[in-house]
Amino acid sequence: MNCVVQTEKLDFSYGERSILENLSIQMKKGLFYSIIGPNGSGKTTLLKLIARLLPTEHKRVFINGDDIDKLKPKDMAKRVSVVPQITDMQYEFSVYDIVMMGRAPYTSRFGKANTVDEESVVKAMKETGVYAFRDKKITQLSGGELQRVILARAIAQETEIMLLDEPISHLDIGYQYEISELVYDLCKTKGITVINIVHDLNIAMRYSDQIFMLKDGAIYGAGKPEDVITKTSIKDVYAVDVELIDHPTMKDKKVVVK
Ligand SMILES: Nc1ncnc2c1ncn2[C@@H]1O[C@H](COP(=O)(O)OP(=O)(O)OP(=O)(O)O)[C@@H](O)[C@H]1O
Repeated sequence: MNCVVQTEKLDFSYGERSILENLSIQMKKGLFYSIIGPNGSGKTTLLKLIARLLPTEHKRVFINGDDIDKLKPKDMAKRVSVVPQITDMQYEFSVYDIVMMGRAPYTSRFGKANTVDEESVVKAMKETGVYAFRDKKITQLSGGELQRVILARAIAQETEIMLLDEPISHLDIGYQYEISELVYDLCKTKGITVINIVHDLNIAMRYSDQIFMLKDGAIYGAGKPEDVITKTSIKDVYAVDVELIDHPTMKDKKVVVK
């Protein structure tokens, strides 16, 4: 099958507590996938399993048909970049150093960055609007600035798959749309497969080719945004009454809480 990312009857437990059960999903090249679902429904756990940040059994997660358990760390890093949820980063690295870390899979262990690496880093910093503070320490950045730096690092990594865990949660409304637009554009112009966890349903509606809606560690719905985000699904999954309203000039519907 022509899948870039595939999970096959994926289970995961934290100790005795089952988080994901029997999850089989398939994702195709160059599409933008959003993962939505309430707090605690297993979105981050799923993303971490695909990124190999949590252990799986053999033959549960595949990238281009290869069992990720069998891939060397560098191979994995050339294929998959991750924009994790922002946690405190207390390291005294500069913005430039952090973005350059995205080039690690392409340099030898003690190797120096070459011109290609430097160009890639500068381009990623400019795309995400962090070039102006490239020499600042990351401990001196706001949450939103740091979030864009981490995105720049993933862009500089130049992978075919990008996994993002709420990349816009700390951003102001301007950057929320700008960064969503940028990631969507990377997906469309470079054929990158994007898997993006997002809470804002209107953003998910606008910037997704396909959506997976999780409820209690299982897929509640999968498909096109307008087929997955409905009054009924939002009520069932989030226990919230919403209306889906046609916008006078935009083609995607808007979710409004009643
Ligand atoms: N390290 C851990 N140890 C034990 N339980 C965990 C751990 N990490 C997450 N969990 C639990 O697993 C469940 C799923 O968590 P996960 O982070 O995957 O959910 P999520 O859908 O991403 O939630 P949110 O929207 O709040 O980020 C939650 O109930 C959470 O408390």
